This record gives sequence, structure tokens and C-alpha cells, in this order.
Amino acid sequence: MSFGNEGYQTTWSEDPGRKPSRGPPLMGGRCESSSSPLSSLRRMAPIIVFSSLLFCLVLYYTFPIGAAAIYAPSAVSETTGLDSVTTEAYRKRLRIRGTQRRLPQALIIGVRKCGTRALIEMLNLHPHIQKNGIEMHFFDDDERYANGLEWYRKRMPYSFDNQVTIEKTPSYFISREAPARIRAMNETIKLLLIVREPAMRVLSDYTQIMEAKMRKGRQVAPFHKKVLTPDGEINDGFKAIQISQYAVQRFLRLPLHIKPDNFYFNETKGFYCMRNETFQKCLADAKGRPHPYVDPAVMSRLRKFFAPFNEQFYEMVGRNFGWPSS
Ligand SMILES: Nc1ncnc2c1ncn2[C@@H]1O[C@H](COP(=O)(O)OS(=O)(=O)O)[C@@H](OP(=O)(O)O)[C@H]1O
Repeated sequence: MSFGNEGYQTTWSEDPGRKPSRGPPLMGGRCESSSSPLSSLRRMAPIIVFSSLLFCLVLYYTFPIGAAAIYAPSAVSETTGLDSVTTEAYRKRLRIRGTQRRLPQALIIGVRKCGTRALIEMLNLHPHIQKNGIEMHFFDDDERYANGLEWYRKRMPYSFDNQVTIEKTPSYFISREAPARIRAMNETIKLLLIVREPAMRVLSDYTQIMEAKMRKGRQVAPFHKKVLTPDGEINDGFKAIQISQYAVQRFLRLPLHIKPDNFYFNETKGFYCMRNETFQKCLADAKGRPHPYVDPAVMSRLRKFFAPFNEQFYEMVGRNFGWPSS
């Protein structure tokens, strides 16, 4: 082949799959151009693309989330070491490198119907928190407890070592066995207790029980018949009333992260809902059910009954919640 345009074009025209290039060749005819860096690169291109694809596939199937962790290092949060992709993947319980399942370092131990779900969901906005989504009933259920701590640990979500794993089971608060068992696991564990005006908590508890029974087509005694005895005394044999007689305490010592902006009031729902950069959510309809109408005199009776217990509780936690006493 000759140098110049002609030779160059001839070279390409021998390969009908390639388009002729405009202008002169960089280096003479076929033989010479095939040894140029550019044409070597051209020949190598399919091999490079194929090898890269193969490499990505191997990487993807070996470390499904590893690829996401490598991708976007610039988006990694300074405080958490997590980027939004890995956080999201993490929340879906996929394992990423550097994570493992850990025993909880904090527990929401109650109180039932006092906003325990709202509390765990709101805490979970903090990137140093990793919640366990379901109530484990590990410390208050003999059969589950007999499975051992390793069984419990394996049911916890994956977390980084700078994250606090948290679980909520409100009935730990009313279990005789749970305190000693929790202490045996970790005597420095943080316990969180959320409380609510006790008479209203009883009504909330009753509403849930009532709804569950009605769903099964069963009869439900009206509220006043559950909370008062036939001679008008407080029925303190009613479990919901026993649960509302509080005691215990709190705290986590985490860097400040969750801010007022993370909450907004939803007029329709009548409750605060949550949001961050990537999502917003309200709790499901089972939270914040409309309560049945109750004679105010019955609520007043309940409040009088709870008043001395509340005083003891205020003293114990060093805070007066100012709940009504009539
Ligand atoms: N943000 C937000 N959204 C919805 N609901 C909220 C919220 N904050 C607190 N609450 C109150 O939470 C009550 C339910 O409490 P729990 O989650 O502890 O219930 S449970 O024990 O897990 O069944 C639920 O009780 P009811 O109103 O009686 O349904 C709510 O009053």
C-alpha cells in the first residue's frame, strides 16, 4: 500500500464494517497505521470494553453492594461514613462490607401505646441509629429467650461499628424477667422509656383491643365497664390500668443530628410525620386511631386514680409532666 490518502482509504475500505475517516492518516499506509498508538487502541477497544464488563459482573456478583460502596465516595457523610446509596441498601437489610449484626446497645422498653413506634422511627432518622423493625419479644418470652443471645443477635440488622442498634418491645416494661435478662446481656445498655398521660394511654390501649376483637366479630364491653367495677371503683385488675402505673428512665448520648426540620405536622393525620433528604413518611393508620367517645366523668375518675402514681413517677424521673389529676 502506498502512503497518502489513497492508501489510507484502501486500508479502511478493506473492512466494510468501518467508516472511512476524513483527512490524512496520521502515519502513512496500512502497515504503519496499524502499529500507531491510536490504531492499536482502536483494535484493543472491544477487548477493553469486554474485560471491563466482565470485571464489573464479577464484582457485582461477588459483592452485590460493594459496587455501591465504591461508587460515590464523595457522597459519604462525614459523621456517619455512609453515603445515601449504602444507607438505603443497608436499610433494606442487605449486607455491605464493614457491617455485621450486633446485639442492641439501646432498647425502647415501653410503654405500650405511648408512641414507641413514632420514637423508634424518629430516632432512625439519625444515621448513627440502626433500628430493628419488628418487636422481638426476646427478653419477655421464655421460649425465645431460651434460644440464646446468638439467636437474638442473628435477628438484628447489619450495622457499622459506629452505629447504635436499637430494638423496641414495649412489653419489656411490664415483664418481671426482662430487667435481669437485659442486664445480664449488657449492664450499660441504654433503656428508653416513653410515657403518655396514663388515662389517655388506657383509652388508647382499649381502642386497640376493641378493634382487634371487633375484627374477629367478638363483642366488646364499653370503656366504662372495663375501667370501673360495678360499684364504681377503678378496676385495677384491668391490665391496661396496671400498665399505666409507670416507673423507670432514659438516654443515648449521640451527636446532634435529628433537627426540627425532620418533622412536620400533618393536618390530615393530626400527628407529626418524618422527612429527610430522601424520604418522608407518617406512621401507618394503626397509629393514631380515633378513640371511641367516653363519658368525661369516667376519664376524670381514671385521672384521680393515677394522680398519686404519677407523683411517684415524677419524683423518680425528676420531671413533672403535669398530667391532669381529674
Ligand atoms: N407521629 C405519630 N404518628 C402516629 N401516632 C403517633 C405519633 N406520635 C405519637 N403517636 C401515638 O402513638 C400511639 C401508638 O403508640 P405505640 O406506637 O407505642 O403503640 S404500640 O404499643 O406499638 O402498639 C398512638 O396512639 P393512639 O392515638 O391511641 O392510636 C399515637 O397517639
